[in-house]
Amino acid sequence: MKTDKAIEAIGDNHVSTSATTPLRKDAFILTDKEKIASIREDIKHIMETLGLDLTDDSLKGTPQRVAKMFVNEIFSGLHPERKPDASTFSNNYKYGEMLVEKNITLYSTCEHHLLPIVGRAHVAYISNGTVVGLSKMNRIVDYYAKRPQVQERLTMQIVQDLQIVLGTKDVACVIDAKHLCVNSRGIRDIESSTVTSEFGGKFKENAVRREFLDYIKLDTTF
Ligand SMILES: Nc1nc2c(ncn2[C@@H]2O[C@H](COP(=O)(O)OP(=O)(O)OP(=O)(O)O)[C@@H](O)[C@H]2O)c(=O)[nH]1
Ligand SMILES: [Zn+2]
Repeated sequence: MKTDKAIEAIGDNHVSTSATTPLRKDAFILTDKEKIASIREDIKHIMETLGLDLTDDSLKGTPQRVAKMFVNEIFSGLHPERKPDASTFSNNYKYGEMLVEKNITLYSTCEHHLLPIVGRAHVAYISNGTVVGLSKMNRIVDYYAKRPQVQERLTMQIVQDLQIVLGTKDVACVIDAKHLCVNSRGIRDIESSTVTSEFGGKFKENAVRREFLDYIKLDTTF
């Protein structure tokens, strides 16, 4: 994929918006294999600087494991080729009410500390003729979550993507998540979680927004 095209695609909105993940111009020059090899050396350097003996049986595979995990798993959503194919259907059954996909499991990574964000996303839309497969909403959440993120941007990216897929502004997302950078270090507040929301189109109307929030009744037991 040509670099410019790929950078455009990573915003996944075909135009760059305030919610586009900031990427370097040369973000796609290296192959995944080359990225893994390079990150492996960086992790090795960090561990050795910390004083760890990488000849130890348990530690010696860690740089390669971490590098693979970064590229293929927790940051795999940085590559537009990994974007899920969101198959749509026409709304033949003329369902005209809100559809809510709630309690979508969310694992992401805080871009300030590279620590986990763990929580739930709730996504809703009102069809204007197009319907998306249910699992595709979970997949879109997962794709954008697999990047270094701030929760605000993640919430907006999910909504903006689904607005394009569905051809309507009437899309909303609420995320309730725990940031381990807040829970496990720093202020070490294990109880607090962060709620973000983005309401597009009809979801800006009080009654519609209320209906969505009533369906999801924020459950904070994660
Ligand atoms: N707005 C926003 N802030 C976040 C998110 N994830 C982490 N943060 C915050 O980013 C901030 C970074 O602040 P800094 O002062 O640079 O970092 P720090 O010294 O490690 O701060 P403490 O976490 O307070 O110890 C912290 O307040 C984090 O809680 C997020 O998704 N959205
Ligand atoms: Zn953080």
